[in-house]
Amino acid sequence: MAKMELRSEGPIKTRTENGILEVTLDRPKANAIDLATSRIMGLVFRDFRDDDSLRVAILRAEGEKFFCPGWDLKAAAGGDPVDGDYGVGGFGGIQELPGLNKPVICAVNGICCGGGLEVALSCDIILASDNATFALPEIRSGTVADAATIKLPKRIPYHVAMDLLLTGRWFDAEEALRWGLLREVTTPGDLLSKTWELARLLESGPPLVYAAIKEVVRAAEDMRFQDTLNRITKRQFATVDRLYGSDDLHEGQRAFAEKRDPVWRGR
Ligand SMILES: CC(C)(COP(=O)([O-])OP(=O)(O)OC[C@H]1O[C@@H](n2cnc3c(N)ncnc32)[C@H](O)[C@@H]1OP(=O)(O)O)[C@@H](O)C(=O)NCCC(=O)NCCSC(=O)/C=C/C[N+](C)(C)C
Repeated sequence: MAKMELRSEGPIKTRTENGILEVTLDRPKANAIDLATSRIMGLVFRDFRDDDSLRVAILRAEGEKFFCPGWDLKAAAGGDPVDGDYGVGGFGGIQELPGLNKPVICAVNGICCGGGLEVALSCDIILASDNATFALPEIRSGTVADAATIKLPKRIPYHVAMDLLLTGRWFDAEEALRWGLLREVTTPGDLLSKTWELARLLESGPPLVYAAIKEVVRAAEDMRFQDTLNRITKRQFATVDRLYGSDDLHEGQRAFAEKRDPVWRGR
């Protein structure tokens, strides 16, 4: 799809620089996500997915104290049902968005808990400032940290994941880094510049290869190794087929032979 008008709506602000989209969650007091916010986030990430001019997204939040404490418990207490309509991307607009084959970076400042941590875990790379704190306190609000319950035991040691899920205890950025959840811990002042630095690096990378990586990684979660490999070599993933039939494939090889940097066109 060609370049489209990006929405900045209600608590969701967006800005772009070249192929990078920055999405800011700005919903005082704590950036909690209610159904309406989740639906807007879904439309923003859907537009990002479908806009050929955009290659990388950043998800961040406004304010020093909270990245996001997850589900808006006041809205829930007021009647938002737990199984309500979270929109096209599921909770936070990104957790279940189909076909999101572009890199998304999350920049976490302050408190990141419950569904807020689940949204961060839906991104591909996470940076956090040294004032970030994390928890899955859903046990106290009588809900299941649904996506984290599926993802965490696959990403960090089982016994650590179970400790976090069953106790809801808080952990800091250094511990999150130790478990491999974070790429980097920065000062609060450096978080955004470091995140943009990474986004610019990814923006200069090969978008068709990134798309293939993301589709294959997602599919491989439910597939056997040999079946996944066969599907890659037989070009049975749409993204791999597109990559192998693209000029970018030859551009990478030409650039190597000519001792220059490749110029990726995404076609
Ligand atoms: C310990 C927390 C995180 C921080 O405590 P504090 O004392 O430093 O700050 P305070 O509680 O005064 O918070 C400032 C204001 O922000 C409001 N707030 C905080 N969290 C939420 C929230 N989740 N929803 C709505 N509003 C929130 C808080 O009420 C204060 O406003 P007022 O000044 O009172 O007007 C502490 O805030 C805390 O424990 N928060 C709840 C964290 C939590 O339990 N998160 C998990 C929610 S369940 C979830 O995310 C499930 C997701 C799955 N699914 C999508 C399927 C439902």
